[in-house]
Amino acid sequence: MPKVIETLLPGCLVFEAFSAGDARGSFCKPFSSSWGSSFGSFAAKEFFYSTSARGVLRGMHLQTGNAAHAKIVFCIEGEILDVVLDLRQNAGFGASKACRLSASNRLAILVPPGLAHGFLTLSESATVGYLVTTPHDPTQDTGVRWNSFGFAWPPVGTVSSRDANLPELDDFPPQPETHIP
Ligand SMILES: Cc1cn([C@H]2C[C@H](O)[C@@H](COP(=O)(O)OP(=O)(O)O[C@H]3O[C@H](C)C(=O)[C@H](O)[C@H]3O)O2)c(=O)[nH]c1=O
Repeated sequence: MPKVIETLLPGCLVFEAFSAGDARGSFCKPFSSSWGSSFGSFAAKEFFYSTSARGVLRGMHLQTGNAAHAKIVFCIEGEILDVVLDLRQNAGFGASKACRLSASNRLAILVPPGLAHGFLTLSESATVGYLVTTPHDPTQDTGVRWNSFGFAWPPVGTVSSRDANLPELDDFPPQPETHIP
């Protein structure tokens, strides 16, 4: 069972991935279905990863409707400032929190449905891996513009045109609370 370091927002856990090292190098396991109750019924349906240069910001993204999913996010190489934004229809709507994920700290984050997720690349390059609990649905893949919810980002470099044109927080509909599919 991994050690939970911090709860950033309700249901959003930062935890230590299992890791081991020896003369050959290192080994890291950011998820196991044997971890059970702390992680609900996290049944990964897709794995993907991205590589970004320093200053690249990706996000804030989430899938909605019946494609809403939970994510486990971890940094395979480099370091990122990982940010979550609560879009659930509750008192926490609009709350955002951050944590540093890196290949060296081996922290991972469980992002429940209803939270938008994004990150800023802090190292020369960063490779970020994702496990998600529903397949990608481009018709339900949306998000909130990175500079519309009052988060104090460090200096930002490259943002995609899609991300630069995401809706502002004030224009985003609160999401129903759902369990991890
Ligand atoms: C996410 C995804 C994307 N794509 C396609 C769509 C585009 O043609 C291309 C790049 O997609 P996008 O620009 O959305 O990639 P990122 O900006 O890295 O998005 C991710 O980064 C943020 C921080 C997240 O939290 C999300 O999980 C995820 O949206 O891959 C797929 O084919 N399948 C997928 O699951």
